[in-house]
Amino acid sequence: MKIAVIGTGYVGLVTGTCLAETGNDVICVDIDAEKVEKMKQGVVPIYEPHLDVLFERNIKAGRLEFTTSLDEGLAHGDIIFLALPTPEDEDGSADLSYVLKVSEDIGKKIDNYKVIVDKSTVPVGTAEKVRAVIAQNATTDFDVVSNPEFLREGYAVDDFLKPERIVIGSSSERATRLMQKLYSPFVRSGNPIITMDEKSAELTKYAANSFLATKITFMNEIANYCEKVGADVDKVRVGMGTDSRIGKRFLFPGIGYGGSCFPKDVKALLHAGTLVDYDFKILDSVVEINQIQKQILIPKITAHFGTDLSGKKIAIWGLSFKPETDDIREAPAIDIMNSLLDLGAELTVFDPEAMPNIRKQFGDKLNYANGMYDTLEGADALVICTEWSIFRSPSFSRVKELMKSHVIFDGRNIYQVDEMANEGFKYVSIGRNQAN
Ligand SMILES: NC(=O)c1ccc[n+]([C@@H]2O[C@H](COP(=O)([O-])OP(=O)(O)OC[C@H]3O[C@@H](n4cnc5c(N)ncnc54)[C@H](O)[C@@H]3O)[C@@H](O)[C@H]2O)c1
Ligand SMILES: O=c1ccn([C@@H]2O[C@H](COP(=O)(O)OP(=O)(O)O[C@H]3O[C@H](CO)[C@@H](O)[C@H](O)[C@H]3O)[C@@H](O)[C@H]2O)c(=O)[nH]1
Repeated sequence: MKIAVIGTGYVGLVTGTCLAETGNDVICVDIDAEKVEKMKQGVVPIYEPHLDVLFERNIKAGRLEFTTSLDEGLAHGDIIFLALPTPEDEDGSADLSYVLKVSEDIGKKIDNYKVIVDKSTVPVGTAEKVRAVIAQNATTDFDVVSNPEFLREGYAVDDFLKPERIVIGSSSERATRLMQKLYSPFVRSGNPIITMDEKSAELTKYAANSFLATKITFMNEIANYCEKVGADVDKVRVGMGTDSRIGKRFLFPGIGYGGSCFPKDVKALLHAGTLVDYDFKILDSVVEINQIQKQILIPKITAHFGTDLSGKKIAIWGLSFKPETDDIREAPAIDIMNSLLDLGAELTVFDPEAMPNIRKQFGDKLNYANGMYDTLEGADALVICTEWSIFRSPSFSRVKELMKSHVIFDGRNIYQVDEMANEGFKYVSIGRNQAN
């Protein structure tokens, strides 16, 4: 099939590349000319495991092309995917201006039947708005489909190629059939394509993200309570998670959820509730608790060093909002580093992929190390913000040799408490230390 993907962020890039991988002819449109130029030369603009191989293969095969011209995209595609940003607006709502502006342009330009597929995360009622905006100018038939994307950064290619489910929201049988055909290669394992109306599809996305954010937040509260009473959250987590009604995943406590989705999507649903006089009390608490959780290591650090950290050298391992991505949007490391800098600490940081993005934001406020051990020279403490695999089994003798004092604050619980005691570290983690 002939596909156009408008917007080449995470979602657009992965959608375009994976649809090309199953034999479709794909053209990706982005207004960022520099990015488009790079992509034309075969450079993947983000770090995402396995994407580079598929990207190169499909460009070489002539199935994946890039342009800055919306006209070119619309002339090519029978199915037009919108993978545009829906960032958080000042009041917490989802900013729909990108989606609606492009929809308006689409209405002015299309001259034969097109299916417009919304892959961006958008509030209930957006498909209706998109349809109305296109219809203002369109001289031809078209359909609008809501097709929310559930991929996780770091696993995006696998999530797209082997999705647990695909949700298609549409009131048009013609468009639904076309979408089922397009996605049929991805569900050969038997995972379902779930069809529904547009509004339910739009809400499914917010409900899924808000539920997962709530699950993590609940566990963070249990972890904080564990510390008060001397219980071990790792044991509680396993004890709970083996109940199949609860499930083992997304029960890992830490320094709060971050990323480009959970924070903004929870707030957008909360805001959408207010528009229909519904108060999502649970989501209000989730937002508040997560903000506190992002700073949860700071009182632990000041309890050890005092509130004046001037002259203290602190090493930071992990800057991205989670492993296997260079994305630093809403990363807890940012909140932690800002607080430590405010308290006067000198920070030396390392992340396997996110250093360039952090450097753009922090400039010369930080020291940038070449490797994880380089952060530790003369350090008074190590703070772990992201659980990259390379941090999981370091040479502790080397760590001790380099550090001035042997103190680790672990925001992701990547080491065992008793092992760290045996290695001779003061080790502070989340929800696993004894009550005083
Ligand atoms: N990042 C994820 O993991 C993820 C997963 C599922 C859903 N989503 C949702 O998908 C949407 C896109 O997210 P993202 O992270 O891919 O976005 P992003 O912010 O990383 O990228 C958006 C891209 O759109 C381009 N763009 C902006 N205006 C444009 C225009 N008028 N024409 C063409 N291109 C334009 C930008 O230059 C940028 O390259 C959001 O609604 C997001 O909530 C994201
Ligand atoms: O047990 C857990 C699991 C995750 N997290 C944190 O939660 C955040 C989000 O993690 P994850 O969901 O793995 O990353 P995303 O790539 O943001 O993916 C989420 O957001 C996407 C965008 O909407 C959706 O498509 C995905 O289904 C949804 O998982 C990160 O900060 C993680 O550190 C925890 O603290 N504990």
